[in-house]
Amino acid sequence: MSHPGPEKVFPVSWDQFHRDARALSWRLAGQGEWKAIVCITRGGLVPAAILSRELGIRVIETVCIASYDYKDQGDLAVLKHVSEKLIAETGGDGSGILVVDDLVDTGKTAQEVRRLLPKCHLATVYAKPMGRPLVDTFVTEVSQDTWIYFPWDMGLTFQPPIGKGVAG
Ligand SMILES: O=P(O)(O)OC[C@H]1O[C@H](OP(=O)(O)OP(=O)(O)O)[C@H](O)[C@@H]1O
Ligand SMILES: Nc1nc2[nH]cnc2c(=O)[nH]1
Ligand SMILES: [Mg+2]
Repeated sequence: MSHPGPEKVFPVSWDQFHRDARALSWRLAGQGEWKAIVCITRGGLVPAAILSRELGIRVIETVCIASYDYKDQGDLAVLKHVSEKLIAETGGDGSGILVVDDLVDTGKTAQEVRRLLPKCHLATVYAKPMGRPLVDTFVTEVSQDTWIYFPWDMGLTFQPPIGKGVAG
């Protein structure tokens, strides 16, 4: 499904992402004792690295889920599950597991994770209103018609001088 326009954009720099992921760590610190982080690839990989460092959690697992091709949402595919060993070691229902993603949008990915790990703690850096109720902890809410550009999806490009674009 293409996101309907007019669309706002929210570009995030590496600095800002690092600050926001640290802010997420502050919110999570003291909320629980997690035995492992499960990151939802690929977007959850970078925040998981930052949370791992800040919270001292050294066991990192992945659940590999894909649903978007650039901005088009397709069928959700679980490409790799969380290891059965980790699930068994943490009570079988996800309790004791901190699941991390970069953002929640429609909530479809989060719903699938809740189905797999019903009692996990789900944390994202950014949240849009549709997915927000499915997340336990997040940092910044953006409107549903905003597209977030992450630093790993962007590069430095030349900007024409502002005056050149003004009529005259
Ligand atoms: O709430 P939803 O509507 O499900 O959207 C959120 C998901 O979409 C993006 O992943 P994507 O499927 O693009 O894969 P990627 O992480 O590999 O880029 C993002 O990283 C979240 O995991
Ligand atoms: N980069 C990016 N991926 C997404 N997947 C679902 N919503 C978004 C978004 O706003 N930005
Ligand atoms: Mg993702």
